[in-house]
Amino acid sequence: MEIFKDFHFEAAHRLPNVPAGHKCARLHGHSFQVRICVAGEASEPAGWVMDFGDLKAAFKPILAQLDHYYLNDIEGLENPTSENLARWIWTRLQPTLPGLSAVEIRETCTSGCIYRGGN
Ligand SMILES: Nc1nc2c(c(=O)[nH]1)N=C([C@H](O)[C@H](O)COP(=O)(O)OP(=O)(O)OP(=O)(O)O)CN2
Ligand SMILES: [Zn+2]
Repeated sequence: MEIFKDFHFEAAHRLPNVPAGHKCARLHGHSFQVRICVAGEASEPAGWVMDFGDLKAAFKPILAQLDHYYLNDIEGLENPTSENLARWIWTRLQPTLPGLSAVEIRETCTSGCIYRGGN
């Protein structure tokens, strides 16, 4: 079974490696949506994979590094695409959340990324 919890944060970014004239080379901001998914058994007596509260607590310090920051200034996010952001979160969250199964990023209402580890 897989559970998830949704978060959001506000941040600014620009994409330094896009072709000349690309709109995303300009400084702009998003209300980023993040979904953290955890897979496991919903075993008794708890009847859950893990407490949503514990999932929230695990992600809280990582979220605090992103909210209301300029992402390009953060070490490892110099090129803050959705893909790189999802991988960055996974790398920092996985050690404290071993059942982590996916990190989903929505940069806009229509654009995003799902990372399940690996490539
Ligand atoms: N594969 C990726 N492509 C793009 C990324 C990205 O992170 N990964 N990022 C951007 C920009 O940051 C941009 O802010 C979001 O792009 P886009 O979906 O084109 O934004 P719009 O709101 O303008 O989309 P419309 O649906 O066309 O209105 C670009 N590409
Ligand atoms: Zn953007």
